[in-house]
Amino acid sequence: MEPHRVLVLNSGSSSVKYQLLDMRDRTRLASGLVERIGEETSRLVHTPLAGGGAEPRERTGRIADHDEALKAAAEELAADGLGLDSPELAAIGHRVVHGGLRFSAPTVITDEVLKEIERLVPVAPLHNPANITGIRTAQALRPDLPQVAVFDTAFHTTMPEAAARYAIDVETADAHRIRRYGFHGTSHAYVSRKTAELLGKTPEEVNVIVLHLGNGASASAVAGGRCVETSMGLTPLEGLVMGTRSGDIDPAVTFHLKRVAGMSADEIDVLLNKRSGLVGLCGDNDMRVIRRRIDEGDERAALAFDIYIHRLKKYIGAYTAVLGRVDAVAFTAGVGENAAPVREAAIAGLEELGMAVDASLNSVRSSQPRLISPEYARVAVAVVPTDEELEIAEQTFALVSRGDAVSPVHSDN
Ligand SMILES: Nc1ncnc2c1ncn2[C@@H]1O[C@H](COP(=O)(O)OP(=O)(O)O)[C@@H](O)[C@H]1O
Ligand SMILES: CC(=O)OP(=O)(O)O
Ligand SMILES: [Mg+2]
Repeated sequence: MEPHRVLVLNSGSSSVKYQLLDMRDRTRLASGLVERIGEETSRLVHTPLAGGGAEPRERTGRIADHDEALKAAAEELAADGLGLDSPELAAIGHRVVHGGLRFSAPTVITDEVLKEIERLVPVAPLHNPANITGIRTAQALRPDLPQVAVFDTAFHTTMPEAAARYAIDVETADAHRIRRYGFHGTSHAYVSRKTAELLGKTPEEVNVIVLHLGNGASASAVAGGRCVETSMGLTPLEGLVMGTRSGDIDPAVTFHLKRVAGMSADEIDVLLNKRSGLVGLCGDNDMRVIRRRIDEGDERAALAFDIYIHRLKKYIGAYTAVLGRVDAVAFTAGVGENAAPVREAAIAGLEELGMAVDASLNSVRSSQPRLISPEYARVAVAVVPTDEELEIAEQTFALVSRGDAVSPVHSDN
């Protein structure tokens, strides 16, 4: 039998999500999450999905790093008879956050590809190092298997120069490859396609604004299936207010902090990436906790929420102008899929743009793509759950199934 399973690894700064899929019918055989890596309170939750009915298993206690996390995940899979040594495994697909200018498609990982991912660490310091550890550990566990990188930046490589360039000195920008790359591309691609499907159209027929609101958050404008604008830039710091990141800020704030507050570049980096956004504004980055605090009358939480919504609304307006005609606005990721008050507040007052939310449709909880706009609204507003893991598995399997693309792990492609 041809190998037909794909293991997907989505390594974040302090977590690893993994999924094993059978690509013959896209069933999930198992999935898991390791969180708080490096802390005393690390937790692994493994969910066996094949056969149905099995309860999730949990391990707690310190998991020192991503290497240990992945080995623990491999043990859990082995305990279900789904070990990485299986001949049914066709490939391992890795989410890689920054692919720079070079990678606009899924790529079989060679030593040379890995070096390029390493070179990009300074522009994705929270993400690329974790992705690299995931790749190395997976290579050590299965040196004979193709390992495939699926890049967050790939979908955005179609952005026109007018959107991708910063208005700074061209020679300096080019010498240091400073431009807007955009991230969460796998999610924006998947969700924009699914949104077209929900409208009964092809991706080519529709213009969609996708709002990926997770811990990291970004917006994109997708015209006829191609990304024409997105809110993240050189790094995943630009754009929307996020869980711990500031999003847009006057760049002069950074010189000011250096000159007046005596902060170093590294300290400012930590401030803007880890101590800003919702956590910086009110001490919490989890939207569930923030909503609870607002219900209890907490003013700081209410202001943090208003700042988050204000920024989101500005981007919806801006991307409406960029697209000219908008067919749909799609909310996705942890906040977008679950936080009805965020959707309601972000669309409130946008009737002139043809956008509205129906309160009862908005309160429905479901894992299915669904419309939340009233029938009369010109623009469809939708909740479209993302599935980065499925998309990575599809792209990985498509690449390794094309015979020409499969190269052994340690040669140049
Ligand atoms: N039921 C919920 N209600 C509101 N917000 C939620 C809910 N579930 C998750 N979230 C939000 O989603 C965030 C995580 O989103 P997710 O897309 O999983 O992020 P990431 O992939 O960046 O880790 C949480 O920090 C929380 O703010
Ligand atoms: C690129 C990025 O911000 O990713 P995440 O949301 O997983 O942190
Ligand atoms: Mg995410």
